[in-house]
Amino acid sequence: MSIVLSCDKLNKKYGPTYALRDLDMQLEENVIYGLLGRNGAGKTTLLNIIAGGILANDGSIEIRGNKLEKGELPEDFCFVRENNKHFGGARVIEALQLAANFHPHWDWTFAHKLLQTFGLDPNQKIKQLSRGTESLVGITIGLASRAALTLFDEPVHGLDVLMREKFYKELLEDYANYPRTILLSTHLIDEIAPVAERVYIMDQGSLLLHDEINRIRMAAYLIRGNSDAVASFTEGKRVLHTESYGHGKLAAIFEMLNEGDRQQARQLDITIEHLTLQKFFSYLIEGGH
Ligand SMILES: Nc1ncnc2c1ncn2[C@@H]1O[C@H](COP(=O)(O)OP(=O)(O)OP(=O)(O)O)[C@@H](O)[C@H]1O
Repeated sequence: MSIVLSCDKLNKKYGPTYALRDLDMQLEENVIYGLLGRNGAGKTTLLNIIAGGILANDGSIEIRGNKLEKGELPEDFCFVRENNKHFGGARVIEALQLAANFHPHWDWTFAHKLLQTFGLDPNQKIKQLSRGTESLVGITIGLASRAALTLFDEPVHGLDVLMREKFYKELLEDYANYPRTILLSTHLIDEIAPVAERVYIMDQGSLLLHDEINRIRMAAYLIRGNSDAVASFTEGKRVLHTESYGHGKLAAIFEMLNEGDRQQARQLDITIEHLTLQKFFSYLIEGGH
């Protein structure tokens, strides 16, 4: 697998606050990634730095092994921002025409199909659109560009459930026919799970975890039992969270369990349940760095 984008030790400070701290990220060719983090985690800052909108204080970015110089934009790249204010007074169709000029793999047939699917009026002015409908313009551009590297910043922000589902469906169908590298930033891990293959989870500007969604599902557990038994079972394992109740204790762990572990759990009268991704995400972030 070849690496499309590589960020090495990116730092960005606003006054004394680090928006990004020694952040490393590598995106492989033809993979859909989720970039997860709470509000203020640094997701937009990271995407803006990759897109050349702001400069990092330190660190470097490589596109297919070539260092991205200051002010240089990655080739065959599309960045869908959180809002489309930069389109000023343009109509939907004008924004699409502008985008089509920049993207060598732009597909007008697909773009028109998306306008229909999302119920967008091509002649409407973008600044007159509701928050959600405005997001759909960005989504249409991001999908129809078919760029080799596409970054979506909070694409479903402001969208109702129906439109979110339509977006994910269009994305997956098109990706199946035209594989490319796509990164979606969000704080909704459960929602991104059916779409993304891998996730980067960040908090306070730093990376907490990078893993495959399926591996997280397989390794995120809630352990329940007698306090001593839970303490003995979790020894040497990655514990994200613990809670006591009466004589009992529960622990959220992130660990692949083997048959030996399950046998030990039976002997200690411990129950093991899978943790939801949202709970895993919360415990991981609460547990901090
Ligand atoms: N222009 C700026 N000036 C000062 N501080 C900023 C600026 N932009 C971002 N920050 C700070 O940097 C940190 C990261 O912000 P960023 O917008 O990148 O987070 P985010 O993960 O995208 O959040 P959200 O999910 O709320 O959009 C925050 O603490 C934010 O207050």
